[in-house]
Amino acid sequence: MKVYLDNNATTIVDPQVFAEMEPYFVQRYGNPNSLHIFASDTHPGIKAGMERIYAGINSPREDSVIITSCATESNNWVLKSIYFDQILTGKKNHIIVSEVEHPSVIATAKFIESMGCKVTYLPINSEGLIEAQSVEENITDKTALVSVMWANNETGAIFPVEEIGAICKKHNVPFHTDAVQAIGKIPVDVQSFNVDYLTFSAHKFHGPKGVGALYMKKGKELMPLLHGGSQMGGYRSGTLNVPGIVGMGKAMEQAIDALDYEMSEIRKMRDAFEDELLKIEDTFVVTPREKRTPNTILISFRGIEGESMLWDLSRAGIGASTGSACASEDLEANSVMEAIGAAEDLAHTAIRFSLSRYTTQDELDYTLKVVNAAVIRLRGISSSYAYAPAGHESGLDAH
Ligand SMILES: Cc1ncc(COP(=O)(O)O)c(CN[C@@H](CS)C(=O)O)c1O
Repeated sequence: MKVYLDNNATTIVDPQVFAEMEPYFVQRYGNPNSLHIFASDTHPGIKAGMERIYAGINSPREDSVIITSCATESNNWVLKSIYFDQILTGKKNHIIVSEVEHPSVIATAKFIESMGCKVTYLPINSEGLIEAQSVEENITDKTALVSVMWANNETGAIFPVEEIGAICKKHNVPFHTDAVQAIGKIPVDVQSFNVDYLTFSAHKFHGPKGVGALYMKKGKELMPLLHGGSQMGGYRSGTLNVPGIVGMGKAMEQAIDALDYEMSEIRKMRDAFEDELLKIEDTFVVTPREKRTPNTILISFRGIEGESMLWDLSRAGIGASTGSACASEDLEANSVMEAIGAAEDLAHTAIRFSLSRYTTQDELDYTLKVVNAAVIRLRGISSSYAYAPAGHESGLDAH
């Protein structure tokens, strides 16, 4: 049996998405900017795709949705554009990000920090959450941007985007939110909260890899980073990824259609699976489930190195992760567990299970059996693990 439970890393392309994309590889393959029938054959697909993307985030047509290659590019673009336009010119000198943003935000913040920008890294609390008030406490009249993700990719923690958006509006500071882990999991509506920039990737909600987007509210600034043929209204040059736009549009439409299922049935399956996992001794989940996206569990198994657990799971045909895929290669502790101050022997033992609408109960039942066997085997050979006496201080409260 093969079980895929790493959907926060990437997802399977929905068959209907693939079917809609295929003609734009082999029949309607013209360059949309050419002046002939092969180009105009692509235009209806592009238009429909863009319409679906706008509708998926409830964006008014007067705002901009710019197609990029992925969320990493989109996140880099927002921060570097602010740097060029506001920091380099001396108008402002500071940005605010959370300390648990995706590396594409953190690394970019550190890059512009090395170029002279002041950066505040907002701490998370013991539940892995950002407190909106910490944003207001750090905003100054020189703050050029606040960038806080809608939902965290490792814990699933949902951050207070509405409150942060209101604080940014009050102080007239642009607000960017990385919505990669929110779209398709919880409602994302750019008109309900004060969001100026929003970024996402298609491959997180059953669309293709290699295509993402950057939403920008009308009246906001964005400095082009790619110059050339002036596609995307001059914001991002380069021949349009027609199959990608078509695929992301269809995936977005399906994600919205499946949102109720995700937020009810997937949540129920996740909660029941988590309840069973927490019956295993010395296990800990950081963020309370009502404050998380419905598909994610980050759970620590004291005494078991995360990579060892992954190995046992993978041998049984199960795909999970120790946190974000980007950080999976190293044996470092889970960054979010470290950020909440988890004890050392917990920070290295986190496993992330992330479900999707394709996950079945049989798959979770099978996974639970494999996890139980792995815990017994790995704790049995652990030189450091001894079943803790009752009341042992864990550094985390079992949820
Ligand atoms: C919140 C968030 N923001 C940006 C990205 C980057 O998406 P790309 O399409 O790969 O550029 C990701 C991708 N997180 C994967 C791979 S590191 C994970 O395993 O958690 C993300 O979760």
